[in-house]
Amino acid sequence: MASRNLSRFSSFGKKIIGIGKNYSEHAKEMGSSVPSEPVVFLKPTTAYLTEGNPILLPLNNDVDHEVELGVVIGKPGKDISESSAMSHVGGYVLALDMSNRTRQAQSKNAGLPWALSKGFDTSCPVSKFLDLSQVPDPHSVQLWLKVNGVERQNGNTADMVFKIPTLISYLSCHMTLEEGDLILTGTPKGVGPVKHGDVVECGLGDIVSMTFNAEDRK
Ligand SMILES: O=C(O)/C=C/C(=O)CC(=O)C(=O)O
Ligand SMILES: [Mg+2]
Repeated sequence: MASRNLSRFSSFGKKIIGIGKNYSEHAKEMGSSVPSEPVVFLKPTTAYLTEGNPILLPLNNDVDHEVELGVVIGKPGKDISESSAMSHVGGYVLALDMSNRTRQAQSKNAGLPWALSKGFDTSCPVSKFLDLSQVPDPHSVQLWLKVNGVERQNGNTADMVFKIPTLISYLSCHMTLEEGDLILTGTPKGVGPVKHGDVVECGLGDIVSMTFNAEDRK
């Protein structure tokens, strides 16, 4: 399973909490409005994938890339205030929120949860763990992504609708945040399809980059 590859990390690997529509230009390209409170979904730990392993595309083969800043919780908490929220951050990762669009559109139209479109195996490729000193200002880093060498996404975390303290405070009012939890903070505009044989390369400024091959699952 994908999650087995995480054994070399001790810093994260617990629940994955996704935030949707957190960049207004991305909400617009999806035909959605900008939410008035964070849109939240979950991915199982079997979604984690580390470099050297392929993204396995689900059978309907309609998967989009979404490059995102991942926030790793370092100190557990519940009902965390915005003013103390950043003290709960233990580090960061670069992450991909691979999304099965046909299934997601079906769920959206039917008012149903996004679990299957967001939570398939290998749907959360992650970089190595970045400690706090490597990302001194998480609200001012460039997120970029190329497919087969062609740029698809290039945005800045300054454009998040809900900033990290707001996300941590909001989430912790609904679910206890545990050490090792990962919050995917949303994607900038430019999402698009990934097909069998594609090479996906993405980065967080020049702090870290990662590359994954995509393959149809058997
Ligand atoms: O349909 C939409 O408006 C948004 C779809 C998403 O997949 C949301 C995200 O995961 C994101 O914005 O990062
Ligand atoms: Mg996303």
